[in-house]
Parts: sequence; structure tokens; C-alpha cells
Amino acid sequence: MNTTFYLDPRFQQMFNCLDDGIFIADHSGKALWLNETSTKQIGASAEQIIGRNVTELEGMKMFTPSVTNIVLQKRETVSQMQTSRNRQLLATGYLLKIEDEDIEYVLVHVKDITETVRSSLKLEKAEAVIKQYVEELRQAKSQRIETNEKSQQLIGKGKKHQEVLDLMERVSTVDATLLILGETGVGKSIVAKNIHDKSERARHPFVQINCSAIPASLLESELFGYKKGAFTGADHKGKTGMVQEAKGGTLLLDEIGDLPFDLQPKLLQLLQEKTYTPIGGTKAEQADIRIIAATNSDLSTMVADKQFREDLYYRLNVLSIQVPPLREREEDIQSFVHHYMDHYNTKYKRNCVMTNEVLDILQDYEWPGNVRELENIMERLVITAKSDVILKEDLPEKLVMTHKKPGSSFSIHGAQSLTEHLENVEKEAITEAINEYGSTRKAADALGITQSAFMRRVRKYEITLSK
Ligand SMILES: Nc1ncnc2c1ncn2[C@@H]1O[C@H](COP(=O)(O)OP(=O)(O)OP(=O)(O)O)[C@@H](O)[C@H]1O
Repeated sequence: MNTTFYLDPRFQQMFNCLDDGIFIADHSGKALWLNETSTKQIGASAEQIIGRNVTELEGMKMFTPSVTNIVLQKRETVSQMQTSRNRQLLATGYLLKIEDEDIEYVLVHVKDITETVRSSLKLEKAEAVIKQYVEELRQAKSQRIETNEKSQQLIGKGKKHQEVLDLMERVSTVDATLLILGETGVGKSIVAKNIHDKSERARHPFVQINCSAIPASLLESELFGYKKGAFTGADHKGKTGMVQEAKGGTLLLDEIGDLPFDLQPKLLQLLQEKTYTPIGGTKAEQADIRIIAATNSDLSTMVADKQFREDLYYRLNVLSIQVPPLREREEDIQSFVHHYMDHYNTKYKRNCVMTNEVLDILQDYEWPGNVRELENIMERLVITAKSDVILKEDLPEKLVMTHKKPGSSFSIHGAQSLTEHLENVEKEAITEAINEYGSTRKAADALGITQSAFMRRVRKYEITLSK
């Protein structure tokens, strides 16, 4: 049945005033009329559209999907997102039954919401960025330590450790800026805290901030604070920065190599003039703090590469302490091993001991992560060891793989006859085997001797067998 469609020109004029599209089709989906906005939305003239079926128009990619078809299928009002010429449209189709006419019409109202969608996407992105900043700040705050607790006792007895202790003693009596250098995990923060505790500032706060853990955009306000109304979204009361929080005490700027370049002049002002200006502030404020900076970056190379200001580097480097890596403090490895073994035995209610072979491997390892890595490995060993005797098999593979001299845990002390030397090797082998295998029969098997030969040697060397 052919539809003759008549729309009063006054209504046509009214619909043409609208910024939204109006599209009318009959019960078969044939386009009958559309307003000017609708022709623009579809990107074709009224002549090209009127008389064609919406399925055909959909096939010609004029819009997708056809809301008219959905309304005709569902026989109810439908709101549906539609795309036409890369624009996002919200189309609402109504099924119309006109009195005294036996045919039905579909009227579709089409709103272009491309900009709304874009801004809401931008808003979503902005919200995601804020969420990420908040999370980073939360993590950073956990890196920000303000403590009056006594500092942790420094472990070590070797010569290099002693040299660090001597230097610490001397730099704690003066108030000059100090730069602590050393690889990650060597103990730079703990050295800084110990220096603060020995200094005249000990009764005042020790505040630590990790420059790499705080987003660059937030670091300035974390350090120097801001005045009320300094920027949109700022806390209306303003905010105290860490320089103020550390008043009278020490501020440790950890990972100073990650201090953004544009913030470096402000730190220079703090070091040179002992003043700083909070964000939104109009005058400089006095700072009463000692600054200790720490880094595992090579600042002199960063200066050469223009990543770090030369004047700031010299200001920071008035006094410096180099904390040596653990691999250069072999004498201290054992002390750390015993310390963390005791600590984690108590913590996890275990009684772990380790064989000499294991100790030897630990002693031999390079420790790229230094004391922090050693501590983590000891904790893991105590937790995961199958029995109370920690064996080579319990060690992470990387430690065993890099072991330079497997089985050579033995060394000759002083002048020894060959017999003494061999007896020492034998005694060590018997002790290791019993520690490793738990029973005298298994230990004897492993050494390729009978159980009675094994027991003869146990008595000869007075080795105590645990019950
Ligand atoms: N001499 C030491 N005595 C006791 N504990 C130590 C010693 N040296 C390091 N540690 C421990 O090793 C871990 C790492 O130390 P710290 O955080 O001070 O290292 P860092 O050099 O500041 O590391 P990063 O460069 O990654 O910040 C801490 O748990 C610390 O207590």
C-alpha cells in the first residue's frame, strides 16, 4: 500500500527550527519526511532519502542501526545509540497511531551527543588520572617517614663498615648538607637516620621523602606546601609542606636524582638561602632544617648530560658518604645472615639453621640488591625451608648458579700438615652430610661408606648428633 503523506507546512517550519533531527517513516519503514537537521545528520538531501526504505538507507551506511526498524519490530518506544558519519546520535523512536487512519507511523527524534560523549570521555580520563595520582600519593605517603623512633642498630664489623661509621660520627657533629651515595639497598636511609639521631637535631623530627615515588606535579606541594586558595581543588585551609614538618630536624631527600629539573632551582634556594616559598605564597619563609640527600644515580654523569643542575650538585655535595655495596663487605655478610636468621626465626616461630655449604653460597653471591635483597632471601628461606636445616636445594636458583666454588667451603688456617688438612676435610664432610641427610645411614650412603665407618668418624671427631 502506497502512503501519501501530508505534513502541514506550519509544522514543517516548526520542526525545521529544531537543532535535533526529526525523521518520519510509515509502517513499512519507508521514509516520509525529515527536517533539515536530520538531512545534515544523515548527510544526504531530503530527495535522496524520502521514498526509500530505512533498511535500504541503513545498507547505504546513512545510519546504523535503523531505530525505525527496531520500533516496528518491538512495537514500543525505543531509545538507541546510533552512528551516522562518525557522529554519535541518540535516537528515540515512537510508534504513532493516528486517529481515523489505519496506518501507523514511526517518528524518530535524533539528538547529536558527540560532544557530550567526548567530554564525558575526557572527564573519565581526567578522573582516571586523578585516581592514579591519589594512589601514587597514597603510596608516596607510605614512603614518607616521620619518626621519632630510635634508629635501627647498624650491623657490620668489617673494615669498610667501620670507615662508614667513622665518617658518620664526624658528619653528625656538623650541620652541613650531606650527600649519601650508594647502590640500592646498601642502607643509605638507615645511615641518614643514624646521623640524625647522633646530631643536635635528634630531638626534632626526621622526615624522609622519596622523590621518585611522588608524581612530579605533586612534589612541590609535598615539599613546600601551599597557601589557601593557591589553585583549584587545593584544600581551602592550605597545606604544610615537609620542609615545615621537619622544622628543627632533618629532611632526607631520597632518590634526589629523580627531583624534576624545574624544581631544582627551588631546592637550590632552600640550600643556599635556607628559605622557601609555598605555592601561592607571596613571601619566602625561613627553613630551619638540615638536608641530607641520598641517591643511587651517578649525579656527576647526570650533570654532564644536563639532567641535573651543576650548581645544585655542588651545593649538595659539600659532604658525602659512600656506602659500599655488600659484595665489597664480605666480612659483614655473615653478620647479616645470622641477624636476619634470628629475626625471622623469632617472627615465624621456627628454629632454622643452615649448612656451611649454604652459608658459603650466600657469602659468594654478588648481592646486586644488597642488604635489602639479603633480608628478603633470608625471610623467604625461613618461611619456605622444608626442614629446620636449610639446604642448598632451598636456595633460589640464581644464587646456586652464580656460586663460584661449589663444595669448597673449606679453607686452610695457618700451617697445617697434610694429615690435619685431610682430617679437617673429613670432619667437615661428615658434619655436612649429617646436617643434610638427617640420618646416619643416609649420610653414610651419600658419602659412599658403611654406617659403622661413618659412626667411627663421628666418635673420632666428637661430632654431636642431634636427637
Ligand atoms: N648496616 C645495616 N645494618 C642493619 N640493617 C641494614 C644495614 N644496611 C642496610 N640495612 C637494611 O637494609 C634495608 C635497606 O636499607 P635502606 O632502605 O636504608 O637502603 P637504601 O640504600 O636507602 O636503599 P634505596 O636506595 O633503595 O632507597 C633496610 O631494611 C635496612 O634496615
